[in-house]
Amino acid sequence: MFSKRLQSFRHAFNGIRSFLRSEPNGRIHFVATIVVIIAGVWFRCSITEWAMLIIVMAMVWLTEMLNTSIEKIMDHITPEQHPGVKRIKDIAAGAVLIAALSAAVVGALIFIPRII
Ligand SMILES: Nc1ncnc2c1ncn2[C@@H]1O[C@H](COP(=O)(O)OP(=O)(O)OP(=O)(O)O)[C@@H](O)[C@H]1O
Repeated sequence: MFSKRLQSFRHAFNGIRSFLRSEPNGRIHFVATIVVIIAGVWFRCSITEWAMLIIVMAMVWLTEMLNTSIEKIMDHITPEQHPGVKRIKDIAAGAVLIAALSAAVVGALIFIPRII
């Protein structure tokens, strides 16, 4: 039972490692996350601000990883061009955009007043 759980964690960590290694967006998110953490420490963000930053950063990671999974599924089952595939991929990309815009707004609300 416990070794089965451990195995599931191993699969999940392998998934994160694979995302970071093979997806350019993964590396961009990694660098952006490090920059936000440094800025948060530098500007002494409050607990509430940290909570908001963590939530929006997690939203970006989650949507990007799920978007990548959806792209891989679609490429696997339908390698040729198809309007249905276009719609599915565009909707998944839209989810990433919503998360990224939310993160940009929260980051601006927290950091811009401190910078100016
Ligand atoms: N099989 C397909 N049929 C029709 N349109 C497609 C197909 N594959 C991709 N597209 C179109 O190209 C866009 C980009 O898809 P692609 O799979 O290349 O993602 P990507 O460029 O790797 O995106 P990301 O930057 O999010 O990783 C899709 O949003 C869709 O509009």
